[in-house]
Amino acid sequence: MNHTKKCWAVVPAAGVGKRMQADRPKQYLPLAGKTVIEHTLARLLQSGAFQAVAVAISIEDPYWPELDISQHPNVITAPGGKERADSVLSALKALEGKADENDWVLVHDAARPCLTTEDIHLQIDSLKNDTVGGILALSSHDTLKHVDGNCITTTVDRKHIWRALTPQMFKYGMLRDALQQTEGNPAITDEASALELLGFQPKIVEGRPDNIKITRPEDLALAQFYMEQQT
Ligand SMILES: Nc1ccn([C@@H]2O[C@H](COP(=O)(O)OP(=O)(O)OP(=O)(O)O)[C@@H](O)[C@H]2O)c(=O)n1
Ligand SMILES: C[C@](O)(CO)[C@H](O)COP(=O)(O)O
Repeated sequence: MNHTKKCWAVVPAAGVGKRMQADRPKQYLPLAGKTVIEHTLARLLQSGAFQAVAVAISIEDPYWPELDISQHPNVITAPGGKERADSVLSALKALEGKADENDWVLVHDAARPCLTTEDIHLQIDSLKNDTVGGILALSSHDTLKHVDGNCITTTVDRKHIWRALTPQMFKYGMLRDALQQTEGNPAITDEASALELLGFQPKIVEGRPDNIKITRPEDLALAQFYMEQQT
């Protein structure tokens, strides 16, 4: 029996980036001399932490085959799905026969290009002996309000509210089964929510605040700034 758990990366990269209002999906926008996705994949591959990276790409994506990294020997391409969770499940299925049930999988958004090797190894070292796994997350430095419409209903205790980042690190078999059992549930916007729905309590590991998700137009300049600060 293989007692040494390996680590695999899964990158959902099949979104259209509606909120970015760009002429192409945001993972293909230019950033610091490369595309967003090339930065993200380079960060994962250069960390040395992963056996391979399975990337979910939309079947209608004309950009991916143009990138040299699409031919990288440690990059496996899988067809994207309707929702992010479907894309992640598709990429997990592409690792069938390669990943063992208890290997770790770190799921990381293509739209988060500022991830550091430091945070990858912090997460793996923090969770490698855990029974469930967990996510990188950020605490809030602001007062938090619960709002209904545009009215405040209450002030929320900020120590109980954290912002989920990626990577999200779970065991291959457990994550695959959780996503299969919750398939089609619109509440599943990250991997942890699928595990939570099945009664598990994923851990959090405080990550770096520069691990932003490029979501709206103004995020691209912020990502560029953070990348310049990281070099
Ligand atoms: N069906 C989908 C939807 C999203 N994603 C990926 O999931 C990550 C995080 O999702 P999000 O920021 O919501 O990306 P989009 O869905 O592209 O953005 P939008 O909601 O603005 O369209 C992105 O890397 C995106 O490419 C995916 O692989 N498959
Ligand atoms: C998974 C995620 O990055 C955690 O914050 C996020 O939920 C994905 O982006 P979306 O806007 O929710 O699709």
